[in-house]
Formats: sequence, structure tokens, C-alpha cells
Amino acid sequence: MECVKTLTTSRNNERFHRQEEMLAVIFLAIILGINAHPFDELHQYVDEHVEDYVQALREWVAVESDSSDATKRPDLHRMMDMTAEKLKNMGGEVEMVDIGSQELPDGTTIPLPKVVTAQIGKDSNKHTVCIYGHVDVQPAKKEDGWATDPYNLTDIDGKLYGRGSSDNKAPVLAWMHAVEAYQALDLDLPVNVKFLIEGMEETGSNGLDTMIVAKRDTFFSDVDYIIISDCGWLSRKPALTYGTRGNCYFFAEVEGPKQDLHSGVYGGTVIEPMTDLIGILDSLISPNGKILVPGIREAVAPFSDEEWKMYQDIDFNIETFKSKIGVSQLMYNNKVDLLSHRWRHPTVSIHGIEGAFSASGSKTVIPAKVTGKFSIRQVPDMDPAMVKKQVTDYLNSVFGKRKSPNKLKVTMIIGAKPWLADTKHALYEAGRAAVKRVFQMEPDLIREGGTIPIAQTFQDVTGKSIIMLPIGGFDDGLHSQNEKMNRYNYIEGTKLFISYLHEVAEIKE
Ligand SMILES: NCCCC(=O)N[C@@H](Cc1c[nH]cn1)C(=O)O
Ligand SMILES: [Zn+2]
Ligand SMILES: [Zn+2]
Repeated sequence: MECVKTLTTSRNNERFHRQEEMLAVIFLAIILGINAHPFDELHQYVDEHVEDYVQALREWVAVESDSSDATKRPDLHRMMDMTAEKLKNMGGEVEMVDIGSQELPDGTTIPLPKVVTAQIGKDSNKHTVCIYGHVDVQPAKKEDGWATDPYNLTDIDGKLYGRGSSDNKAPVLAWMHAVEAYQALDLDLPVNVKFLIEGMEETGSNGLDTMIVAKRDTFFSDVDYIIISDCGWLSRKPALTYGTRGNCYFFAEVEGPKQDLHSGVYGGTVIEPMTDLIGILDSLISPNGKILVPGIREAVAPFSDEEWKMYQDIDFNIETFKSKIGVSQLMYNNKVDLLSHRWRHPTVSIHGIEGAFSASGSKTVIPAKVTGKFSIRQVPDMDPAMVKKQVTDYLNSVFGKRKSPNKLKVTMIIGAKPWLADTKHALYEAGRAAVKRVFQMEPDLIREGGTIPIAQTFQDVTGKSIIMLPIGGFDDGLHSQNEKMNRYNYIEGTKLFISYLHEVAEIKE
């Protein structure tokens, strides 16, 4: 009996030791597995090439690729050529896609910049990502108030000043450098990478929707995920972006007398178009930010407790925000209200009045025809077609009550949809892991108050999941004077993209 007991005990011990050994092997394999990806070499490679990356950005920023100015079109074509050249040098299978031409206000037509697509790697065992970006820029002149020449990248205290540096040339280059780092170290690219780089983003991505539809069953057929890095962090903390607002942009034209009139001669006798216009514009939103157009607020998706908690956890300082924009008071005084009204509630902004007297001096004119321009940033579950009807009906009714003899014409000229992703999607898990590896912290999960109209088009047409992975700083001054990209964001952003490619490869789907 004693003998049997001893035998059983020793067998149990043996099994226990074998289990222990196996666990040790698994543990070692996990450790080795993690270390098997040569992040250190890749990051070191990036650190050794910082000046090359800054020089590449300098060359791109030097090109005045302003898509809003037809006289700069040759520069924009050159920018697209340079983008294609760079991708060819990386071994990409490059195509410059002709997307037609653009009609200018004077009736002439000019060619649109070609869209550059590229494919690097075609391994059917790997996931395929498509990086979308743009290399056109907003206008910029030194005399607009820039401290430096906007087209001469200038490094001041680690800030790389130049038009388009952050929006969106450095992020596009950072993606290319991430791929190049793998190639230079002779490492297998973890995923196949496609690029889609356009040159008309700043003026509404003219021609891109049609191209995406046309390429749905070719270029996009093997794409698994789309990545966009055309936005910034909210603070000094890295972020993943999961939503953008849409935009319904309106023109409200009020037409009265057949020509402009002298206010001394005719003031008091005619019903002035400008007075009508100001009246109807004032009916859109209350002083405390409440949209007065019936039906708009009711369409907004409810703000869940889970969402409230997410907003509460975000790193955001109201005082820094106030001082950045130079105001003493905001619409809301607490973080959750402020962020939610910036990202996930609609708002009305009045942009300008065409036909109004706006020069210096004191011209005493009664403008005969004025066009008010305003937009409504819209959010899920608002629908642009419904917003168009709600706004048009409402303005016509408000105008009708004025009993004015003038004519009102309301048109919606842009109806860009909002975009919203599921933060529980594996793409976001991958983003968290990559941020943690490079920055040793959890990213903030943020939304964007602005609009990237093409995001929802990508989702609707291709059915692929999208992530926005920003590397720009919160204070980069996009579209503004003294736009800049921090060296830190550019370089650590390149490392983030390197890690992200690895993390996406790990997605099991
Ligand atoms: N960085 C992300 C926002 C990009 C941007 O500025 N988009 C424009 C696009 C637009 C919308 N309606 C007209 N143009 C924006 O104003 O949000
Ligand atoms: Zn941009
Ligand atoms: Zn922009």
C-alpha cells in the first residue's frame, strides 16, 4: 500500500515537473516571440536617419502645392510626380490615376492633379493596408503674418515650420519612412502596404469619390484596412481618432433692388436685403449655442453613460485650450460638455456674406444682393438630405414671416457625412498596443470636430474598416499662420507607424 502511494506521488511529481517545464518553454517562447520583432533595430534606424527625414520634408514643403490656386497647378502636378517618384524608389508598383479636369469660376478647365496609388508587397498570406493622405496644402503667404517663409522649412527649437508640414506632408512621409525602415534592414514587411495619395483634399477632394467607386473591385479588392493620418492629437498625449463630424454648407441668397443703392438717398424707403439676411441668419442659433432649426437636435444620437465616461477620462485642459485660442470664456466650462460639443453635437457657424461691403472705410451702400454662407457640422444620426430640407423649410418660413418683397434662395453646396468607428475594433486594439510600445502610455480615444469627407466614402464604397492614427501635435496650427510639425511627433510618429504595421499583421480576422 505504502509502495503504491509512493509510486503515485512520484508520478504526480513527474507530471508536475513536466507541466512546469512546458510552462517555462511557453513562457520563453512568448518572451522570444515578443523580442523576435526587431523594434529596437528599426527604432535605431529611424534615430540614425532623422536628418534625412527632415530634409525630405524640407523638399516637399518647398513645393507650393496649393490646390485652391489655379496658378499653382504646375507645382501641384510636380508634387504628385515627386510623391510617385518616392514610392517608385521604394519598389512600389505605382500608378498615376487621371481623375479628369476641373472647371474654374471663369468657365475654363484645368486638369486635376493625378491621384498616386502604389502597392508594396503582394503576399496573399498577409493583411493589406491602404494608407490615405494628401500632399496639397492650404494657401500661405509670408505677409499673412508668418514669422518665416512658409515654403522654406525652418527649424526653431525642434518645431519644423512650413505650410503643409503637419497637414499632411510629414505624416505621409512618416508612413513612407516606416516602410523604408523595414526595407533598409532587409526585414519582411509585416503587411502589404498600398498608398493612395491625392492632391485636392484642401478643396474638397474633387474627383476622388468617383475614383474610389471605379477602383472598388481592383485597387481596393484586396485591401483589408484603411488608415488615415490627417488629424492631430488633442494634447501632448498620443491619440487614436474614432470619429469626425460631417458638414452641410449652405448659401442663403437674398436679392432685392436691381443695383446697389445710396443709403442716404434710398435708406428708409426700401426693404434692405442685408437686413433680411441678418434676420434669418440670426434665427439659426441662440446666443448660448442652441440650434433653432426644428428637428436638428432631435436627430442627434443620445450621449450614453459609456461615452460620458470616455470623455471624462480624456486628457484635456480647458485653460490651455482657452489660452491657445485667446478667449476668456467658452460656451461650456466643463471638459465633458466642451469636448462633446466640439465633437459629437452639431453646431452652426456663420462664415461670411458675399456682396456685403467689407473693405476698410465707410461706404454708405445698400447692397442689392447678398449671400450668407453658413455651415452645420453634423453628427450621427443626422442625415445631410434631411438637414437640407429642415434648414431650407425653416429659413423660408422665417423669411416668409418678414413679409419681405425680396427673394430668398437657399442652396446646400456641400453635404459631407460624419464618420464614426467602433473603438472595440481590432484596428483600435492594434493602435493601443503600438502607442504603448512607442510612448509607454495609453492613447486618448478622441473624435475630430472637423470633417474628412472621404472617410465615410471609403467606408460606404469599399466596406472596409478605417482607423485614424494621428501624429500631429495639438498646436500645429493647421490652415493657419506658422503651421509646424514637431520633430518629436515626426520621428516618434514614424516609429509608431512601424509598430502599427506589426500590430495590424497580428490581427486575427
Ligand atoms: N484635420 C482634419 C480636418 C480636415 C479639414 O479641415 N477638413 C475641412 C473639410 C471641409 C468640410 N467642409 C468643407 N470643407 C473642414 O472644414 O473640416
Ligand atoms: Zn489634411
Ligand atoms: Zn487641411
